[in-house]
Amino acid sequence: MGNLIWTIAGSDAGGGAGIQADIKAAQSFGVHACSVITALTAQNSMGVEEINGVAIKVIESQLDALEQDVQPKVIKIGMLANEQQVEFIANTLKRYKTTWQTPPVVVYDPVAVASSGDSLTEEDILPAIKTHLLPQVDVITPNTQETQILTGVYLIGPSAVQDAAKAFNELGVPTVLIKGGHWDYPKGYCIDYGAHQGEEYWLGNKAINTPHSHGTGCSFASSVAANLAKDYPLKDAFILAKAYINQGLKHATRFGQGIGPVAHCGFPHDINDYPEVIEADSWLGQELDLEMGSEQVSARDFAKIETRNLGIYPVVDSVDWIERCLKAGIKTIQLRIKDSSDADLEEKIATAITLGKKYDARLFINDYWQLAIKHGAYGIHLGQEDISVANLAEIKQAGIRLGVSTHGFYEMLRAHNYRPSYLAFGAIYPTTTKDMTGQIQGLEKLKHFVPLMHDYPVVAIGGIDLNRAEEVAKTGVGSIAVVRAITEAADPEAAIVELESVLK
Ligand SMILES: Cc1ncc(COP(=O)(O)OP(=O)(O)O)c(N)n1
Ligand SMILES: Cc1nc(C(=O)O)sc1CCOP(=O)(O)O
Ligand SMILES: [Mg+2]
Repeated sequence: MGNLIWTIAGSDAGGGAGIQADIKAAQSFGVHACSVITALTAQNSMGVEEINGVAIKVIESQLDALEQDVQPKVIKIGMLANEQQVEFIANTLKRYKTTWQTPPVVVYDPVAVASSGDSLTEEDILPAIKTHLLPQVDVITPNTQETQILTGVYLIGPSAVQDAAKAFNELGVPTVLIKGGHWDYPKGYCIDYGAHQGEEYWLGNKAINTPHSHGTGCSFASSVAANLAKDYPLKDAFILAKAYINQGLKHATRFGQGIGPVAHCGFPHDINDYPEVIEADSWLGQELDLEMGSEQVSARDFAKIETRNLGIYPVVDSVDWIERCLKAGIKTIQLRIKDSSDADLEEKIATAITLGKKYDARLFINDYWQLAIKHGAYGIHLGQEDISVANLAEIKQAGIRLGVSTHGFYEMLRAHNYRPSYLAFGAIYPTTTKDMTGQIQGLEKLKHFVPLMHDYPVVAIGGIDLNRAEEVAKTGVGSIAVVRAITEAADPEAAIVELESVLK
């Protein structure tokens, strides 16, 4: 079931953490949270005064009531008060995973210590967590202290963080998001680390200086859970959770005499709240000693395009189509030849570039950046994999514009590192032109993307036709790239006129 999670966690009387934070964070991302309460904590902004663990049969009745009605895609686990609860929840999760038609994804925030420093468990439950619970967990979101307690790995540097993630894998957790809020490495920065399906993600930003951080752990994990429930990929859920916490810390205020709660301010719309995706060639990447791809020659700040509105942007595979579209008045166009064995490839690229100049149009060459430079193209379009291997410095030096494909928030921030000339975002809808399985963004993401990336010309691509062009244009995007809407139209010239009229 989409847009719904369960949170199994403790109640915080102070309203800043636990169930209360979970519900607010999920709500901020438009996700409904059902709550199963494991403990009633008597706490306020100064500390935890009492923990009252809920009886197993009471937890069970809450779970039963929910199970009969709504089975979520994602279950977030927070505070568990005692060993009995850990074992019961672990067994229950095991049953869900083996009997539900769609096994739930379990996100676990190993709450052991409140931000006040007080313990949140009635006894030592670590052995039970390791033996019973972790093998049922899909995503764990520990802070540095929790990481050290659970794995025994002391986080003295980036490679120790990677070792700790591997230790979690060995304990049965496939995906690990380690929050570096208390790490202070490099000094004054907050670095988070993610390991998921063989990929690694390092996110970083300057530490936000506020004492009011109560509930950040719960809110982070619930943000991850909520965005996973929306079918966002893990790396995008990670980005959004981090941006959400940064936004919340910037707006956090005191509500008592001690540590105030992180604020809950809805979807993070300010790009300044987003972390940097740390790449090996950046300052933070070097501080963390990240390994650089051997072929990558990096550069940033590519030649600007004179307008943010590139208009209807046909992506076509032949010189004939280039000429036909240019004759019909198209001003931005791409040659995308996917047959690399094409004997006439260079000639086609050269002819397309000449045509672009003749019609005073912005002609981009897809993939073949060396040939594009050689023949003086207006621009080059590269995918995320290409920017890891292309010689970006050469493209920049040639003064050629660079467009970059992005599919989601992580790739958006990765492309943003290079300050390209435009950003493409897709696939907005399913398409038959290219296999985009698992990469369909939908309109909601585009609506967030356009204002976040307002400094760039933004191009929407994927499955867009005349019927859908209007709702796409309403997001404020300045350009719509299409293949079939033109190449498979009964009357391509008429299709161009109609599509152009939607964007105007
Ligand atoms: C405008 C625009 N956006 C995205 C793409 C896709 O580029 P890429 O990721 O390099 O994939 P291929 O097109 O090479 O399959 C594009 N071509 N144009
Ligand atoms: C080539 C391409 N790139 C995409 C991306 O999202 O990166 S979607 C896509 C195919 C666009 O074709 P159509 O307009 O026929 O759906
Ligand atoms: Mg490409």
